[in-house]
Amino acid sequence: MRILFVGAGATGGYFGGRLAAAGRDVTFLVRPARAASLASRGLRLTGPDGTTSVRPRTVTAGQIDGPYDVVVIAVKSYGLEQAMIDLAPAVGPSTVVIPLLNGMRHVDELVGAFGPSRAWGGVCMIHASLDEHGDVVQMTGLHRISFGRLDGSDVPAPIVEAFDGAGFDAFASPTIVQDMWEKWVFLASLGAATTLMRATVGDINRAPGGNAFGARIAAEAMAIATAAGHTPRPAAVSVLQNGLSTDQPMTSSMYRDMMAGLPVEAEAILGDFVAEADKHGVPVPALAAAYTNLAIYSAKRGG
Ligand SMILES: NC(=O)C1=CN([C@@H]2O[C@H](COP(=O)(O)OP(=O)(O)OC[C@H]3O[C@@H](n4cnc5c(N)ncnc54)[C@H](OP(=O)(O)O)[C@@H]3O)[C@@H](O)[C@H]2O)C=CC1
Ligand SMILES: CC(C)(CO)C(=O)C(=O)O
Repeated sequence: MRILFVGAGATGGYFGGRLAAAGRDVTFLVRPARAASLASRGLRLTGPDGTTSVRPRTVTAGQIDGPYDVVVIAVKSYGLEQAMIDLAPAVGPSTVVIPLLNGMRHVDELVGAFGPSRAWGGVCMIHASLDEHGDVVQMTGLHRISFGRLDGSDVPAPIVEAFDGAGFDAFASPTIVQDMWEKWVFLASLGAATTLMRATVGDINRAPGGNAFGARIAAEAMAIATAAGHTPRPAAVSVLQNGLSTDQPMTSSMYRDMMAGLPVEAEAILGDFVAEADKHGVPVPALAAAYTNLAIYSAKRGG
């Protein structure tokens, strides 16, 4: 099973690196600077389980030698357009394309480019970043991927086996669209709270009014999903409520990017979410303020 990871950043580097370390046939599509860094230093994953190091196989745009069985897309939303051009030669008639991006807009883009039988859904849950050396730092023990066809039909066993037993949790899901919506609700809430307050969830909850603020954000996010026909299931509601009321220093990737002065996925994560609220007439003042805050941040940094 030939697997191509598009991007060797925090998520692609982590899950692709684990698969490579488990002996799977993994190649990374990367840009030249990342290719050079991976060639000289290798791909290192550090986290609660220690450090793993692999020498990954890489290709850059123009070097793809034919179709892969599975293409996993692990770029930020603002990199997707170019990535789709670069990865196109890797997609043959029976290739499966699995995105790990947050938000939902990429689903339409991938279906538009590759059609509904090849463009699948995907969700990853992990707290990870790249450090100054380009090593992947996993901050908690959470590392889970789920994937599935958008119409919920069966996932062939070889695809399940491709991700199974590689040192992270992997699941084929018959409800991947709903899963992605629930992840969006969680991440939009977490991203909104942490970037607006410029604080971890624990810090927010220790501040006066912090608990009520988190609860308001969560209620707004659930109202959007419900209006859009994706009412979060009870398990997702409790993950959201527990997540936003924790005293732990939990953050979102968008918060970490903002603190590092990097671009943020404001449009794909909060812009589209607030637009859904507007479409359905759902009042979301806290989420709208968080989106405005991110838009100001993006404008000031020039994108
Ligand atoms: N980090 C996290 O904890 C989590 C992130 N997510 C989501 O996963 C998605 C990916 O995020 P994350 O992995 O953190 O992002 P990163 O910025 O860490 O990694 C993205 C990588 O994509 C690479 N890239 C961009 N364009 C191309 C291209 N055309 N060809 C090859 N490589 C390319 C970048 O490479 P270069 O070095 O060349 O810039 C970069 O290394 C996002 O939507 C995010 O919201 C989901 C769950 C958790
Ligand atoms: C939900 C969470 C926090 C973990 O996967 C995430 O997706 C992110 O930080 O981008």
